[in-house]
Amino acid sequence: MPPAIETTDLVKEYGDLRALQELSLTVEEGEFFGLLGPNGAGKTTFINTLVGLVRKTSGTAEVFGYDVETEYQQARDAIGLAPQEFNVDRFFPIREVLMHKAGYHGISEEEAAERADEVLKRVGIYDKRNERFDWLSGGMKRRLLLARALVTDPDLLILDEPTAGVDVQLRHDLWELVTELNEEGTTILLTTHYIEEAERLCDRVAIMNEGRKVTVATPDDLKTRGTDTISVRLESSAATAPALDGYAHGVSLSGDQLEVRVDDGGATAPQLLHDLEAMGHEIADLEISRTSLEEIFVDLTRSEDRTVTRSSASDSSGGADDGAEESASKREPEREQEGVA
Ligand SMILES: Nc1ncnc2c1ncn2[C@@H]1O[C@H](COP(=O)(O)OP(=O)(O)OP(=O)(O)O)[C@@H](O)[C@H]1O
Repeated sequence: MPPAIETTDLVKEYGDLRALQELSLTVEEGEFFGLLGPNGAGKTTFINTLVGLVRKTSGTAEVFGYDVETEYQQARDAIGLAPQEFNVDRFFPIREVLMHKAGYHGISEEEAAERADEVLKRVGIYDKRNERFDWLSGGMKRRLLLARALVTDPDLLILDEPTAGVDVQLRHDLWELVTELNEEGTTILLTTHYIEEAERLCDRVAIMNEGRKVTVATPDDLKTRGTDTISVRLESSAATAPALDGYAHGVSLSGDQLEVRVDDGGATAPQLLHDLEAMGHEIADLEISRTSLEEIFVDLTRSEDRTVTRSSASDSSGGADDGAEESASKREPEREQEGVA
C-alpha cells in the first residue's frame, strides 16, 4: 500500500509569497500525524493542495498513490476534510447536507441516508438532524464538520484545527472520537496550535515554519531535544556555584537553591548528586523539570528571514492566483462547499 500522503518538493506560490517551500513529507497509512506551526506556516495551504482547492506551483503530491491533480477524483474520494472554517450550506437541514455530500461521492440516496444518521449519532448531534446549520451552537457546528468529513467513510481524515475555540468537554469528546477512528484504521492528519493536543494524539508530528518542514519526529523524540533543569535545594547556602563541567550547560546559584541545566535530567541526576556530595554539599531536595514540547516548538519556529517574502505587488498577483483557485473550485460542486481557499 502506498503512503497515505506523499509530497515531494511541493511548492505553492501566491504571487511573490512562497507559502510552501520544497515540502517533502510522507504520512504512512494508519498514522495519526500532526502538522504544527505558527500562523502562516503553510498548514492550510498544504491541506488545500491535497484536496484540490489550491493548485500547486511545482512538485508532486499523492494521496494513497493517486496524484492530487491528474487523479483528482480517486485522491479526493479517499479524503474526508473537516476544514477550519464553517463552510456549510445554511439552507438545508444538516442531515440533507450530509446526504448531498455523500451523493457527490457517488453514494446512493438510501445508503447516504443511513450514513448520515450513523455519523450524526457518532458525533452526538443526531437529535439536531432536521435543524439548519445556522441554528446550531458553535460546538455543534464543529461536530457537524466532522460528521460531514466522515460521511464518505474516508481512509484519510484531515482535521484543520478541529478544536479551535471549543470548550473543554467538546475537545475531549473530539479527541476520543478521532482516537477511535484511528484505532479502526483511519489515517489522520491533524493541524493544531495546541501542543498538548499533538502530544496526546499524534504518532509523529511535522513542525512547519514559513512554508518549510523544520523537523518530523515523535512527540517523545522532540522532547529529548530540549534541555532539562535539575533544581537542587542544599542543606545550607553555598558561596559559589559548583563547577560541573562535562554535562551542565548552565549552573546558577541563589543561596541554597541550585539550578543545573542538562540534556537529560533523569540520567544526569545521580551523577550530579554524587558530584555535589563529593564537594561537601548536603542535598535537602531535588526536582527535575523537563522541557515542555511548547518550549521546543517555540525554539524551532523562531522567525527566520524569508528567502522570498510578500512584496507590494503580491497582493494583486494573489488575485490572479485566486482566479486559478476559483477555476479549480468549479471542477466539482463539493469544492465550493468545503472550500476555504
Ligand atoms: N489565497 C491566498 N492568497 C495569497 N496568500 C495566501 C492565500 N492563502 C494563504 N496565503 C498566505 O500563505 C501563507 C500560509 O498561509 P496558511 O493559511 O497556509 O498558513 P497556516 O499555517 O494554515 O496558518 P494558520 O495557523 O494561521 O491557519 C500565509 O502567509 C498566508 O497569508
